[in-house]
Amino acid sequence: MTYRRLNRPGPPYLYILEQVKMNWSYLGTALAIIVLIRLVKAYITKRWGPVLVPMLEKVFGTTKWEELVLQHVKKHAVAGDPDSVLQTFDNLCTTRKWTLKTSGKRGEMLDGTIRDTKPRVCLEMGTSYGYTAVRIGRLLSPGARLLTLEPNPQLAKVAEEMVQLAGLQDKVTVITADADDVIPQLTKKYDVTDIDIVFLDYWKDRYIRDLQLIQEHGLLKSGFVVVTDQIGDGQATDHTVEYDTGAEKFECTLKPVDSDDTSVRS
Ligand SMILES: C[S@@+](CC[C@H](N)C(=O)[O-])C[C@H]1O[C@@H](n2cnc3c(N)ncnc32)[C@H](O)[C@@H]1O
Repeated sequence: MTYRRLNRPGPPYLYILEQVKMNWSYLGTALAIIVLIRLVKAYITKRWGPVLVPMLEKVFGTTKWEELVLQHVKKHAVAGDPDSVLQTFDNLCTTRKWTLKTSGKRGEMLDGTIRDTKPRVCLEMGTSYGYTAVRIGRLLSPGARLLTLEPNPQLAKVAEEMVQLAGLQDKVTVITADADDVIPQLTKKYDVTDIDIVFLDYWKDRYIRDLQLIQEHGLLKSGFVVVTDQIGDGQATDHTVEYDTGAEKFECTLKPVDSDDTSVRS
């Protein structure tokens, strides 16, 4: 900050007034910059966070953000209590203003599907930090299991620790690989013959082709459930459609959750 000597005669308080005026302009600029940075950061986090974080990890190895998330959850959640792990994660997202698409109403819809379907085997594509893996795992009956796929090794490691923290390691297996590599191995390597629920939560352009791949390996039987988002026409009513996989046609009941969420039961 610079102080300018006034080139006019006058009592000392004029000098003080001039300094205060300059302070206000600096303060105003600083506040405007802070507000602008916060707005841009909030926008980028909300709109591009899920895309940018994996990209940054690819370029820089790791952003360490996932480590911070894990440390936070480990510090605040009760070990062995999946609900406490989920609640801690939810609270963190709220304070960081990070939208977690699979919490709230959508999370309840996922819970409802698990409770209604009582699956023996679930397959999740897109584990990320393991929030939904814990969410699904905590509702599985004894002997039931979830296989969850995450190609990003840093995220898969965090998810594995989240699952352990929740005490669900006997029910949830985090597989560090791409769906392409794992689906053909499901029977041989993971002893999967039927999948009751497929939860698609990764890149949307892969949904149909990976579903087809699962089907080609004979893992989808009548009555399987697909949980995913942003596939419907936004109509908030149950309706039946034909889903043509190319190899086979399924009659599906769509159960929309809100304007852009839909689960499919075939
Ligand atoms: C939206 S996040 C999953 C969020 C998670 N289901 C939850 O709500 O807790 C999508 C994840 O899919 C992973 N992913 C990307 N391509 C994949 C693939 N081919 N197979 C499996 N997972 C993939 C990404 O690394 C990312 O962590």
